[in-house]
Amino acid sequence: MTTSSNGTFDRTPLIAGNWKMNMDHVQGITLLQKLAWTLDDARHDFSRVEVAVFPPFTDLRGVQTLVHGDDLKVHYGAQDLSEFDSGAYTGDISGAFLSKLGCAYALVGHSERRTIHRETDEVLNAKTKAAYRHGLVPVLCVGEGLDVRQAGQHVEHTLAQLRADVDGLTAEQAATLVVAYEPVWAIGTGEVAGPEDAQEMCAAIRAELATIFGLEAAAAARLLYGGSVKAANAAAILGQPDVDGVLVGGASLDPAEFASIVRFESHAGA
Ligand SMILES: O=C[C@H](O)COP(=O)(O)O
Repeated sequence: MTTSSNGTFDRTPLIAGNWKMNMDHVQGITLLQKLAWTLDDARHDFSRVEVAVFPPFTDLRGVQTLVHGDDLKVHYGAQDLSEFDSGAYTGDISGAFLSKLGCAYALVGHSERRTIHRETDEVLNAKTKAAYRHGLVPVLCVGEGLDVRQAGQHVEHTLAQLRADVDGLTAEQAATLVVAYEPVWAIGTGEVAGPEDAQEMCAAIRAELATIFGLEAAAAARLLYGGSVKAANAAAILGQPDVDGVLVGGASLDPAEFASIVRFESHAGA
C-alpha cells in the first residue's frame, strides 16, 4: 500500500486462490507451476496485482520449495491456524509453523470453518490475534447466509462478525488486515453477488473499520469479495472503489481461469 500524490491510498489488488480440500501435494505443485508459467508468459507485474494461493497444509512445504527454488513472486498462506501457539492440541497447526514455512497469510473464519467446524467469533478473534503474533496477515472472512440476506439484515450481521473478530487489535495491525466479504449463498453455487452488492458491503466494512481504528487504518486495509468469482465477472467486481481483491475458490483450481482473473485489468470493460 502506498500513498498517492493526492493523499489517497493506493491499495495493491490481491487476487487470492483458496484451493480448499483439493490438490494433494503433487497436484498442488503442478497447479502452481502451470499458474506461474501462464503469468510469466503474460509478463504479469506482481507489484501491480498481488497473487496468493491457499493450499492445504500438506502442500505448503512443496509450495515453499517451488516458490523459493524458482523465485516465484506468488505469495502463499494457510487455510486456517490454531488460536494456540504450541502444546497438546492434536490436529491443530500453529501460526509459528506456518510462519517458518514462509506463509504470508492465513485465512481466518472462512464460512466453511464457521459452519462445519462451528468456529465462533470468540475463537476467530483469538485466531486473528494468533496470526499477528506470528507475523502472518489474517484474511478474515465474514458474510451472511441466504436467510439473513433475505431478511435484509446482511450489513448488520456481517459488521457484527467483523467487530467481534477484530476486537482488541491495534490500529497498526488493522492497517495491514485483509477482510474477505463472502456471502455464503454465493459460495460454490454459481450465484454471484452483483458488483454493487460487493461495493455496498465493502464500503460498510471500511466505514466500520474507520469507526474502530481510525480513517488511516481503514483506508489502508484491503477488502476482498468472494463467491463464484470467475474471469467473466472479476473485472466488474474489482472495478468497485472499495473492493481491493477477490478470494476465489473453484476457479482457482484452473490455472488458465485463475490467471485470467489475475489479469482482470486486461479485460476490464470487455
Ligand atoms: O474461499 C473462497 C470462497 O469460498 C469462494 O468459493 P467459490 O469461488 O468456489 O464460490
